[in-house]
Amino acid sequence: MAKQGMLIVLSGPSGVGKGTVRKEIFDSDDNDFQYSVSMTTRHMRPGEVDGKDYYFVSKDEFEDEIKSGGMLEYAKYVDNYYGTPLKYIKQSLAAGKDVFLEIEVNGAMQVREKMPDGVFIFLTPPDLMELKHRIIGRGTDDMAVINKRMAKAVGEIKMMRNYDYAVVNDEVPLAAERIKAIIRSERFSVKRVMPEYEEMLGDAES
Ligand SMILES: Nc1ncnc2c1ncn2[C@@H]1O[C@H](COP(=O)(O)OP(=O)(O)OP(=O)(O)O)[C@@H](O)[C@H]1O
Ligand SMILES: Nc1nc2c(ncn2[C@@H]2O[C@H](COP(=O)(O)O)[C@@H](O)[C@H]2O)c(=O)[nH]1
Repeated sequence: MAKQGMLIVLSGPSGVGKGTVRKEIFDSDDNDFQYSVSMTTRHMRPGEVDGKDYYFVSKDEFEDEIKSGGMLEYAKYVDNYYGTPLKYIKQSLAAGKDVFLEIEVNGAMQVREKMPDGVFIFLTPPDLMELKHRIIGRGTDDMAVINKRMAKAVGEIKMMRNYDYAVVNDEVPLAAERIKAIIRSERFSVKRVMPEYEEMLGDAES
C-alpha cells in the first residue's frame, strides 16, 4: 500500500502573512508540497488568477458544491464563502503527496475533526497593531472590510490553543524556516512512521 501524504494546515488571522510565508516556502528549493487551491465567492483582487489563487465561483455554485459533498470544509468569512475542494486533497494524499492548506480557523477545526493526523500550525502576528498595519498596507480592502477582519482577529488568535504549533511571523524568511522545520520533524514522528512498520511486521508476528 502506498504511504499516505501528510496534510499541513496553516491558519492565522487575516493579514498576518499566511500567503506571503506560504509563497516563501513554495519558492524554496526543497519544497515538495502540493498547494490546495481554495474555492471562494469573494471578488477577484487585481493580480489574482482564477485556478491559481482561488477558484472564484458564484454563491449558487459554491452552495451546489456543499450540497454534493464536494467540500472537505468551508466557512463564511466576512460575507463570503471559502472552502477546500475535497477531490484534490483525497487524490494527492492517496498518491503519497504532502498537501498544504491555508485556511481560516473555523475551517481548520472542521479539518481537524475529519483528519486528526494533519499538522495544524497557527501563524501569529507580533502584536495587533502590526496586524492592522499589514492589512492596511496590503491595500486590498476598504476600511469597512478591514474593521470586520480586525474584529475577528482577537477571537481567531484565541483559537491558537487548538493547534499543534504556533509560529510568530516577525520576519518572513524566519517564519518560513520555522514552518519547514516543524514539517521536517513531523515526517519522523512515530505516529507517521509506525504504520509502515506495523504493515511490515504484521505477517512476521509469532
Ligand atoms: N513578516 C512580515 N513583516 C512585514 N510585513 C509582512 C510580513 N508578512 C507579510 N507581510 C505583509 O502583510 C500583508 C498581508 O500579508 P498576506 O496577504 O500574506 O496575509 P494573509 O494572512 O495571507 O491574509 P489573508 O488571510 O487576508 O489572505 C502583505 O502586504 C504582506 O506583504
Ligand atoms: N475555511 C477556509 N478559509 C479559507 C480558505 N481559503 C482561504 N481562507 C481564509 O479566508 C480568509 C480571507 O481570505 P482573503 O483571501 O479574502 O484575504 C483568510 O483567513 C484565508 O486564509 C478555505 O478554503 N477555507
